This record gives sequence, structure tokens and C-alpha cells, in this order.
Amino acid sequence: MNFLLIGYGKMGKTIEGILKERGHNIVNIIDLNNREDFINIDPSTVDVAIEFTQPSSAYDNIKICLDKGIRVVSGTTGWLDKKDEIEKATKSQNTAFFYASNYSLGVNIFFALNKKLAEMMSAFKAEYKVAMEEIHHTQKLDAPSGTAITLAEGVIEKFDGVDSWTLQGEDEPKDNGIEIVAVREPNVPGTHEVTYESEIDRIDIKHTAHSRKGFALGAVLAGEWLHKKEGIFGMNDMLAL
Ligand SMILES: NC(=O)C1=CN([C@@H]2O[C@H](COP(=O)(O)OP(=O)(O)OC[C@H]3O[C@@H](n4cnc5c(N)ncnc54)[C@H](OP(=O)(O)O)[C@@H]3O)[C@@H](O)[C@H]2O)C=CC1
Ligand SMILES: O=C(O)C1=N[C@H](C(=O)O)C[C@H](O)C1
Repeated sequence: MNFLLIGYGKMGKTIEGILKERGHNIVNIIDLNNREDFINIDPSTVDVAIEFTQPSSAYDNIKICLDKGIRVVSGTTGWLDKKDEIEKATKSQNTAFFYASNYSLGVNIFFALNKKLAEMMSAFKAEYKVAMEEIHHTQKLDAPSGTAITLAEGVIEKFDGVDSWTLQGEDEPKDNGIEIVAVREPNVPGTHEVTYESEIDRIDIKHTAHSRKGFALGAVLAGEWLHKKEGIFGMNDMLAL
């Protein structure tokens, strides 16, 4: 397949390696220094664009692709207040958009486990207080992580005791809220832990990424899966979880 890669940082470089391993053609790699190539790209040469840049640029990058009718897989976090507009543009252009806050298979299993545990813990909401911690490398621009927000949304959906999330150090904690602690340490690809604590004991579930390979492989698999499709998709559409 013919892929356009947008963003050539830590994720872009890892995705490039996986695309090559899987025998794909990379039509172009767009970064800050060759935006002209992007604006002038011929959509007939691209099957799917994969976008991993930064919160402030994701919307524009995705919109440029969709307006040209190019299908997009995006993994950039921290811009989702504009996701509705992207979904409208996808529909009006009869093209396709795939988004996941985390493309790794392990994290998507962890998302399902998180919801199951939250459902079970609902019966014990008076005894247990739920909390969350995410740890990432020091270059990360957004907090909490997109993955932590997805996990918090899973808890809010399934655990009766909680109706919102707050970020420690930025927001006032709420009685019915889940507090997320965001820790930044050198070279950590991504660690997420959900904890239920009572006076008597503590239950923890945790996912630790050893590298970025799982995120990158998931994004390439999403791109392969999206080929020739129309609509708005996420990991639950691709994986039968
Ligand atoms: N969904 C998932 O599974 C995952 C999501 N992510 C998310 O993906 C994003 C990227 O992560 P990561 O690769 O680690 O970040 P990096 O900072 O390493 O890379 C981002 C790259 O995007 C480039 N860039 C910035 N603005 C533009 C623009 N307007 N057009 C094209 N390129 C641009 C940057 O260029 P320059 O260096 O010159 O600024 C940089 O090369 C983050 O939002 C992160 O949270 C990360 C891992 C997994
Ligand atoms: O910025 C990162 O590195 C990561 N970002 C994603 C997120 O915000 O959840 C996914 C992964 O945790 C790595």
C-alpha cells in the first residue's frame, strides 16, 4: 500500500520502520520543513496517511488530508475537543478517519479489563476509592495522557462512584471524581495504573509499554485495515474486543 507519513519524531520513525518491514511504499514523509510537499500532494498517490505530530498541529494535518479525500489514521493526543469537526469533514468528503488514544494491542486489552473491573467494583463503591497514575517521558506535551483519559472514561462509564476526572496539580480533586496523577520521567514509553484502595486492601491493574513498537505496529495495522473503507473508526472496530 501507499502510505503518507505525517510527523517524523519518535513515533514517525518507528512507524517508518514497520511500514518498510511490511513491504509498504512511503509516498512522502511530512515534517515541519516540507509543508509545501504536503499542501501539494496528489491524493491519487496515497492510500492512507498516518499522522503522529503534536496537539497543536493534529487538527490542521488531518483536515488537509480529509479535504483531499485522503483516509487518515491519527494517534496524536491532546486535540480531541475538535474531533467532532473532523468527523463531520470525514462524512462530507466520503472518506475515512481512524483514531485511537493508544494503538497497542496490550493497552486495548487493558481498556477492556479496566471496564470489567470498574463494573465489578461498583458494588463496593462505598469501600473503595479509585485513582490513576500515568508515567511518560519528559518530552510529552500533554497531560494527562490520551490513554489515561480513555481509562478514566471507562471507569466513569462503568463505576457508579465516579462521574468525572481531574488532573492532580491542576484541578481541585472532587468527591465523585477520579484523580489522575501524571508523572514525567526520562525515557518512559508509557505506563498506566488504575488503583482501587480501601482501608483494608488495594487492587492495582497496570500496563507497561517496553517500547513504542506496539503503538507503531497497531497504527500500521489500522492503516492496512482502513484501506478502501469509508467512515469513522477506532480500535474496537478493528479488534473484536
Ligand atoms: N495513539 C498512540 O498509540 C500514541 C500516540 N502518541 C502521540 O503521538 C504524538 C507524537 O508522539 P511522538 O512521535 O512521541 O512525538 P515527537 O515530538 O517525537 O514527534 C512529533 C513530530 O511531529 C513534528 N511536527 C510538529 N508539528 C508538525 C506539523 N505541523 N506538521 C508535521 N509535523 C509536525 C515534530 O517536528 P519537530 O521535531 O520539528 O517539532 C516531530 O518530528 C503525541 O501526541 C503522542 O502523545 C504517541 C505514542 C503512541
Ligand atoms: O506521548 C506518548 O509517548 C504517548 N502518548 C499516548 C497517550 O497520550 O496516551 C500513548 C502512549 O501512552 C504514549
